[in-house]
Amino acid sequence: MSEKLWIFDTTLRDGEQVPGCQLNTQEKIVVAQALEALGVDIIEAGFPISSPGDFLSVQEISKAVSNPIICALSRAVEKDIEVAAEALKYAKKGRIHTGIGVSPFHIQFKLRSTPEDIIARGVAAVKFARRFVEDVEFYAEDAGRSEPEFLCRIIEEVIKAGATVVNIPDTTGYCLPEQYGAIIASLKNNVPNIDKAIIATHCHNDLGMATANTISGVQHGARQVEVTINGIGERAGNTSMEEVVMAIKSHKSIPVYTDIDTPKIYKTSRLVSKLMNMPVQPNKAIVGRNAFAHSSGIHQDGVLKHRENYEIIDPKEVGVDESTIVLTARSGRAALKHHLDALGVDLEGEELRVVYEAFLVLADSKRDIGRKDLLELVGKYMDESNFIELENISYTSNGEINAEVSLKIGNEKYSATSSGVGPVDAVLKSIEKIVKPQVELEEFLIQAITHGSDDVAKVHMRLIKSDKPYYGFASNNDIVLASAQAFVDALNKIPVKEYATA
Ligand SMILES: CC(=O)SCCNC(=O)CCNC(=O)[C@H](O)C(C)(C)COP(=O)(O)OP(=O)(O)OC[C@H]1O[C@@H](n2cnc3c(N)ncnc32)[C@H](O)[C@@H]1OP(=O)(O)O
Ligand SMILES: CC(C)C(=O)C(=O)O
Ligand SMILES: [Mg+2]
Repeated sequence: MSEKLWIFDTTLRDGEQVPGCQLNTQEKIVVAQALEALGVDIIEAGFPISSPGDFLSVQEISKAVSNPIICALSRAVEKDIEVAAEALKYAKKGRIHTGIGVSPFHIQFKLRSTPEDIIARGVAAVKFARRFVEDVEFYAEDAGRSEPEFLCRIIEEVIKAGATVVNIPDTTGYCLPEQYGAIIASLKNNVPNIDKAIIATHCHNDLGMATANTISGVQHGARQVEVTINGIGERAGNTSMEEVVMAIKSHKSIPVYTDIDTPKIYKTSRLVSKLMNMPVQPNKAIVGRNAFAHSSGIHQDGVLKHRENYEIIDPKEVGVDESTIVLTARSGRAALKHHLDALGVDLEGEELRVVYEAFLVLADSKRDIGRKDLLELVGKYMDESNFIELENISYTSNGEINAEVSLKIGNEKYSATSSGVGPVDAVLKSIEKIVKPQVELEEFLIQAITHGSDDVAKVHMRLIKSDKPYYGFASNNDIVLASAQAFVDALNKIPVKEYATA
């Protein structure tokens, strides 16, 4: 029978430890509420002793969120635990997460202590935490590199002391899946009171094995997984929630279920990415921009014949509208025909072959083939009365940043000025003043392609209009110009009738 797997999200604690990802209290509340809506069971909201700001965040999240358990981290130090308990005062269900390093490295070189002292400190910390809350989780830091017998001993003792959850972190991301699974199995088999606590996994991704290790842990008896959205976290990151949840959903042989509302995954991923200024890599499993994009002919043909030929997950299951067929010089006729059909152009046989050959020549010289290109290839011309061309941009920065943009729409010329928090913001606002597209800019990624100050910037944008995504791409040495071009590129992909409904 399938058992419940508890989803413990540590985006706001381990995830937030990443340089540049720090959030203010209001932003943390927004993320916590999104995690609650997603169906997360436990939210690790912060490490209250670490700063007044983190204390306040744990306190405010405790007030703002009601369903999930709110967890606060501490060291095996009384003051840390007291402050964690104080921060959790308003939580409907509060948990203190305390613990200590258990590997020979940590015991000898970090804590400069002895194994016996570490057990005593772990036990004392759990007992002390139990004075404040019923729910106490113990972490055996660096358990992945610990000695199995010592790990079993300390886990047995902290459960006796009142730990309700025992967390077995692979803190340094060292383990192989078999090794990590064996650690969990050894606890199940050798710790006499193990049934009195839930075993948790907490895996890091230093060797790219965090998800595999977590799944192995679950297969060997762990019933809580500690994860982050988009896999963010110290160094190479933590186990990514979306990967574990979808692996479990995809493999019925793993005897657990989660309460995650999977169609909310994509939106939550983008919210975290945006607030934490942490782009999602395009090829990231489940939530990367290319996770459901097919760009080579054989795959495109396969997907168009039957989606499951090349997709193990229906994109809608994770909140992605649909898979995309991207036209490139590696595309075949099936993909080209698919795009032409969408434009109302029905070509078969010889006619399709001739257009395909012309398409390949164009695709070899151009990265992104748009509607206008396709119509030109088949000798039709788009109604250009609504086609937007970027004529000129300029901006000044004298304390305040102001931009001026000139556009040509059909045969008419327009210009507008706007101020903004930066030149890109000011330029996009000027374009919006003219076009009034009423779109949501959901994703905006600028990447440097080479190195140095003469870099080419590559801009990718995802706009949402009437619940549908429209993508814009551009590359240029000038970041501001590339951003404006990508915005206009995406706007040109929105059908005119969508503007009419605005
Ligand atoms: C694996 C993890 O992700 S653990 C969580 C990591 N997150 C953070 O560290 C963010 C929050 N941390 C902080 O704000 C600070 O490090 C604080 C407030 C916790 C401590 O600050 P400081 O008192 O200045 O200590 P500092 O950071 O320099 O060193 C850590 C101390 O804690 C000790 N320590 C580390 N882990 C533990 C533990 N689990 N239990 C008890 N003591 C511990 C170290 O041995 C060291 O003590 P020492 O100075 O006596 O050698
Ligand atoms: C504090 C613990 C749970 C941790 O983050 C780790 O060991 O990686
Ligand atoms: Mg960690």
